[in-house]
Amino acid sequence: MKPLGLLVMHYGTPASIEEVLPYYTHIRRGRPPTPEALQDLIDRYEAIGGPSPLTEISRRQAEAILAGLHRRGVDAKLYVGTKHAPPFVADAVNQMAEDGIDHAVGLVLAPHFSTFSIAAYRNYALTARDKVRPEMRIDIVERWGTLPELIDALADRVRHEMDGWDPDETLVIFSAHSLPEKIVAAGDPYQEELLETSRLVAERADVPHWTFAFQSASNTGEPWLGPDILEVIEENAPKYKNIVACTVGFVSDHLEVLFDLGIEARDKSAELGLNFRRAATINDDPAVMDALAGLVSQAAQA
Ligand SMILES: CC1=C(CCC(=O)O)c2cc3nc(cc4[nH]c(cc5[nH]c(cc1n2)c(C)c5CCC(=O)O)c(CCC(=O)O)c4C)C(CCC(=O)O)=C3C
Ligand SMILES: [Fe+2]
Repeated sequence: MKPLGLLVMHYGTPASIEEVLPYYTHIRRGRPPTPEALQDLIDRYEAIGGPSPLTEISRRQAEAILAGLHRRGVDAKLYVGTKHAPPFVADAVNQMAEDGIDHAVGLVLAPHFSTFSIAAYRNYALTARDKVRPEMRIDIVERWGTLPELIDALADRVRHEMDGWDPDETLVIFSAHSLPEKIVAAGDPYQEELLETSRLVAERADVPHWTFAFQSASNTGEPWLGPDILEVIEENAPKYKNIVACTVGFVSDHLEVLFDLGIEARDKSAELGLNFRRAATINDDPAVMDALAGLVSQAAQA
């Protein structure tokens, strides 16, 4: 029997500053960015100390999920592929085909379903499969935003940051990557799933004042989902002394977490005289990684 293919997928990040141009061009579906937009992105990577740790953290997460499968007695082999930087999802699928894998489970390192996120990863994986090994079965875990271990881990992190702060003077802002507003009219569940995760974490952590905001919207000329976290901080500044930012949409320390929250949201809060803390990211939290292994193993048996 061939091992189960464990196909772990994530957004991908440039391996070096030189790789930012091909990466950004890939994100823009082959259209190179303007020199100003490119420089702006390079500046953001430099502000977080160079290339993002996303690749390394995703690798650690994937290894931990693989170990969780082994603990469950599942014979599995790990393949990692990304959306926008080599090795791509298609490269990982091609490798599985070359290795003669008959059955794989795909897991995206992002908890909420959207046509722009999970569905896009699924399309990359299945399109590649159809080309190279149509008989290979690939089951995709489509969402995991209400996984109890995820809710507990986020609630612990929020509670930790609230330590010493009066809950009545503190606003917890949950956040996730914005997407073009048109997805809502198309019936995309993304926004509702994000709110559900936020509500569960707030309940679990017993947070009296919380809200949800989007972050990291691109400037593409069309409207993106809001409100933006910086606006939310500004609007709430007169009512609170403290802000805790907790991303529910991102699960590793990468550019959008380290820059958009760790620098931009922090600086905006300071400017308005607010104390600011960022809840730690999930990264390779052992309980969450083990629960993900459980989901993969269930998906394999379904
Ligand atoms: C839904 C979603 C997630 C979460 C789900 C998932 O994780 O899949 C996510 C994650 C991430 N997005 C990331 C980086 C970027 N995303 C961009 C641009 C865009 N993201 C989009 C969507 C998402 N993105 C979209 C619709 C665009 C516009 C494309 C267009 O133009 O049509 C741009 C371009 C410049 C800019 O707009 O800032 C960058 C640099 C990084 C890696 C950071 C690092 O390197 O550490 C991560 C984890
Ligand atoms: Fe993005």
